[in-house]
Order: sequence, then C-alpha cells, then structure tokens
Amino acid sequence: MTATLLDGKATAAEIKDELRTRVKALAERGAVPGLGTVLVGSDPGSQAYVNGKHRDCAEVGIASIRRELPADATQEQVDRTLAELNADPACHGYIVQLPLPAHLDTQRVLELIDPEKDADGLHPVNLGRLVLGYDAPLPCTPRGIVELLRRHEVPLRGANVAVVGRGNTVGRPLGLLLTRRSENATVTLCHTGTLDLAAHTRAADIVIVAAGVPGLLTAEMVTPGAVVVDVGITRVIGSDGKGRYTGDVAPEVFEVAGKVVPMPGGVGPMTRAMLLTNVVERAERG
Ligand SMILES: Nc1nc2c(c(=O)[nH]1)N[C@@H](CN(C=O)c1ccc(C(=O)N[C@@H](CCC(=O)O)C(=O)O)cc1)CN2
Repeated sequence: MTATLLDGKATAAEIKDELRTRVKALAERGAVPGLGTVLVGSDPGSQAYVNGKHRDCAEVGIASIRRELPADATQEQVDRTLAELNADPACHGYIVQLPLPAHLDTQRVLELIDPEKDADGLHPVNLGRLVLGYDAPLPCTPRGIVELLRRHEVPLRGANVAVVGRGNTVGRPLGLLLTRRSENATVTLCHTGTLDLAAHTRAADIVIVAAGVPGLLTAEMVTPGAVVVDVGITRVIGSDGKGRYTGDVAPEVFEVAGKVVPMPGGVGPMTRAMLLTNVVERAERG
C-alpha cells in the first residue's frame, strides 16, 4: 500500500483563488489589504521566503509593503520600523522574517508588533487569546495544517492526534487549535522529554511531526492507515555536496500510512496561504 498524498500546493492554490474574490469585493468598497514584511540582513533563504510572500500578494491583489534593514541594524532601528508599520493605515498586517540576527532580541521584536496587525499570529497577546478561545489572528502553520485536513475530509472530531514538537510556532499552538470545540480532537503533545515516543505515535489516528529532526518518524512508529503530516524542514547537504531540504518523516512511512502530507508541497504552501488569509480577514474587519 502507498499512502495518498494530501497536496498542500493545490489546496493553497484553491485558497488563493477564493482570496482573490474576497480582495476584489474589498476593492469595490475602496479597501486594498496590505501586507508588510520586515527583513533584517541578507540571508538568501529568508530573502527567498520574503520574495515568495510578495509574489503571493501580487497573485491575489494584496498590496506589498517591504522594509529591509542591514544585518547590523540596531535594535532601535528595528523598533522604529515596527512603530512605522504599526502606524501605517495601508498596512493591515505584517510579519518580521525569522530568524533575526543574533544581536537582536526576537521576543522583544515580536512583542512590539501591534497585536491587531500580527499577520503571523505569534504575538503573546494573540497566543493568549487562542488559549482563551477568543477571536485572534491564528498562527499560520497550525492554521494551515487544520485547514488542509479539513479540506481533505480527514475527521478530527474524536481523533487521537500525536503532535511531536512543543515549539511556540507549531506544536504548542497546534495542540490548542485541535482541542477547540470546533475540532474536538484529543491531542498528545510529545517532546524531547517523552519517554516512549513510538507508543504515542502508534496509538494515534493522526501523527503530526514538527521536531526538525530528519527521518525521526519511521514506519514502525505508525499504525497502518494513519494520517501523517510532515512539518519538518531541515537543510542538509547531500552526498553530491548540494544543499536540500528534508522532512521529519522517513520514506518507508509512505508504505504504511493511509494519507501523508509531504514535505515539500504540503504544510509550507498552506502556511503561505494562511498568511494571506490573516491579512484579508483583518482588512475585512475594517
Ligand atoms: N515570520 C516568519 N518567519 C519564518 C516563518 C514564518 O512562518 N513566519 N517560517 C519559516 C520560513 N517560511 C516562511 O517565512 C517558509 C518556509 C518554507 C516554506 C515552503 O513552502 N517550503 C517548501 C519547501 C522548501 C522550499 O521549496 O523552499 C514546502 O514545504 O513545500 C514556506 C515558508 C521560517 N521563518
């Protein structure tokens, strides 16, 4: 048996089509949603991701606002840039591309984003709102995973879900999303302190791996027919000396699982689509 692939790229394209219609409706009311990005330094990977976000904006009709600072930018310069975006009425939401250079205080930077303009949904106020079940921009990767599973009719209600990884951007908020009444899944949040990881993943209907450990999830750790979601994305150097990205799911898992969200082509494109969704929703609220 080979698993059915849940295509994040195609699903993200569908979502972008829907967003294009919503953006047109906003334009008829004289409102153009705007997404801002703040890039500090010239890391090629981060530049590529930021360029991708602006390409996505152009595709759906969202206005792009780009702020670029040198790698040696001071904390003050960054703070000033965020204050400008917070005050800019054309900017409905923005993100600070991570990781930031080591001399900058990432937590301070994230906290300086106006929570109402937090397109990544990572501000402590918005994570707190998620805990309390209040309306808030949702973190893009967890939201993208839930949306992809929903659109591919993977039942969540009553499902046993093992989430591997307790990071603040994926694992922890994903546990919160999946246990909302609207999803009603039962979540086991596994991490480096988990004693018998395989026992938890084998007991799960859905296994979501966001550990950043290439090949961590092997075939013996998955019950036949389970749904597996690969969130891992680690840059490795192949035997040919070339760099490439690899996920957390070992290739043999595809022979055991019923459905797999692969990397590439799964969670990454959905994360990008959810960023656009957060900005359009913000603009629709006026
Ligand atoms: N402020 C943020 N910084 C970072 C985030 C984020 O969500 N917000 N995530 C990553 C980088 N990132 C977006 O910024 C991102 C990474 C990967 C993908 C993606 O689509 N990946 C492809 C595979 C790799 C590739 O082709 O480049 C895939 O999964 O198919 C999208 C966005 C860190 N920083």
